[in-house]
Amino acid sequence: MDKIKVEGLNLFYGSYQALKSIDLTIRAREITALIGPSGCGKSTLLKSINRMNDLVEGCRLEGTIEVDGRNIADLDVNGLRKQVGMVFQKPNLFPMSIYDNIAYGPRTHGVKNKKELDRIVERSLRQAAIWDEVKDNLKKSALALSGGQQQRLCIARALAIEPDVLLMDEPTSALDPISTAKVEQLVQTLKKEYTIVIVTHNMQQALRIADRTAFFLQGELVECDQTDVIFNSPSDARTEDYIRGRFG
Ligand SMILES: Nc1ncnc2c1ncn2[C@@H]1O[C@H](COP(=O)(O)OP(=O)(O)OP(=O)(O)O)[C@@H](O)[C@H]1O
Repeated sequence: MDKIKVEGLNLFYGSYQALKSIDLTIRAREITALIGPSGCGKSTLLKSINRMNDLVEGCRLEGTIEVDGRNIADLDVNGLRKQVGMVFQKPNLFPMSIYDNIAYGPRTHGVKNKKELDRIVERSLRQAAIWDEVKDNLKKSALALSGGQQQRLCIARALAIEPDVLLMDEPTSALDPISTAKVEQLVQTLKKEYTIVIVTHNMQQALRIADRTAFFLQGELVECDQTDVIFNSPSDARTEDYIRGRFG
């Protein structure tokens, strides 16, 4: 099933065109990786899906992005961001307790009942595979956790508002190999329930976890296909050159 449909997307930062005529369909409950050299527009596309670029002065967009068949430009932005959660490159927890970090989103969406909040916090931490590590320390500062734990806590925080799409912008680039493996394993578990779009610099990561991979170059989508097709028999010579490390 198609979850996100990008059609004829052109995006400009002032006079600079960062995305050119992008047509891309993202399927529900799959992991789609966005790959390509630095500056090719991967993060720009990711941020467009939950309208983070609304906040960027001088940013202008043509074309449409639909989530579940609805043009996101017509949606209430808070409602959109509840449906489409985001996890960033560096863990960006609030300087508060583990519990309060997870409860923050639900509270801002009006959940006040303590039992209900407890339930959401436990569920989110379990889903993010970090419950066992933090369950006895929920009142402790989230910032005292390791970088890898903080990133899984960020994922739990995103899950707490019950999105159905998760956008991840290089979520493991600041992590050590063991934490990276844990996050990758987690992402693969989450795809049973969530549609996941992940920007990665790491081609091996795309190969390990993504169902489909989209290759971008200089603001263009060169091709998008099943990950094994992109890595083993891409249809465009530029993809082949990138995958083989002929440029980066
Ligand atoms: N807020 C902004 N204002 C102006 N130009 C921007 C802005 N954000 C990004 N750009 C430019 O748009 C282009 C695409 O940037 P983007 O961050 O989407 O690329 P990327 O593929 O994610 O790169 P990286 O892998 O280095 O993060 C780059 O040339 C970048 O300099």
